[in-house]
Amino acid sequence: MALSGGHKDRELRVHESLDELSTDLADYIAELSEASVKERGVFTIALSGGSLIGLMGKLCEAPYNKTVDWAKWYIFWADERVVAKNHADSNYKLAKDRLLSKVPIIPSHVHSINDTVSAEEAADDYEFVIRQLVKSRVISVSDISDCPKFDLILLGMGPDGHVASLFPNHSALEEKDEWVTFITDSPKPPPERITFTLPVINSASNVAIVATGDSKAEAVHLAVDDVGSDSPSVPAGVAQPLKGKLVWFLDKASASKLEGSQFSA
Ligand SMILES: O=C(O)[C@H](O)[C@@H](O)[C@H](O)[C@H](O)COP(=O)(O)O
Repeated sequence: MALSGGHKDRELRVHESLDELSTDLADYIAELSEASVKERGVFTIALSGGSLIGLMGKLCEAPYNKTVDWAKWYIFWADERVVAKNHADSNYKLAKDRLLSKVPIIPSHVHSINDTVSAEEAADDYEFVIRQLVKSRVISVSDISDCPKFDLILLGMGPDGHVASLFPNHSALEEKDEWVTFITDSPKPPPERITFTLPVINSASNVAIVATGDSKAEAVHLAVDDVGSDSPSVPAGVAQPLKGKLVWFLDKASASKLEGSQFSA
């Protein structure tokens, strides 16, 4: 790792290469899984789409494929496109093809969205599923809100600074009551999506944001550096668990505009 820094509950991990980043990401996820299984007997993890899934690929290889307690994993999506599960745009399909089909996860622990209904109904259905699992204590409850407390929420970040399907200046960012909301006007296609809301993201025990490449450098800077405004200007900047820990996984390119970074252009 080229650089690792941060304060109490936020850590920046800047990597020399994508290979190094993916090894560190696999180590990080495996360690959190082990700790959660030890403490609670399960590991609840929410995925997103994009390059994140490919960067998790080392989990399918030795030693992780044998050492991780896959039967204890419960899988969710922090956001999903409202398309059929076999559609090329489906985040579920991406994760299934690249990750979930390669490790012994229990199929009934994989909680994908209902893709046969409208975005609004899919969001409601997904929140209902999560509520049932909170009731049965598979998912913990936050002690500072009534929100679910996922063991880990993994997020990618777009060049515009969006995380999950929370896009800049979109009203979904303001949603405070629902756990899962929907949008029908995503600026990035496809337009219809469901997404965890900020209160849910910020109630997690751990949140990781994985952002690589030059195109993310400006948004990383706006989200991470104190840019002199009271409110962060990109959604990624407000993803900060209140009692949990945030880790940024970056490469040299995405970290290049960070203030004080040795990688600054
Ligand atoms: O639903 C989506 O459109 C994607 O899941 C999206 O939110 C993705 O996570 C980011 O855009 C980062 O994607 P990359 O890592 O591929 O750039």
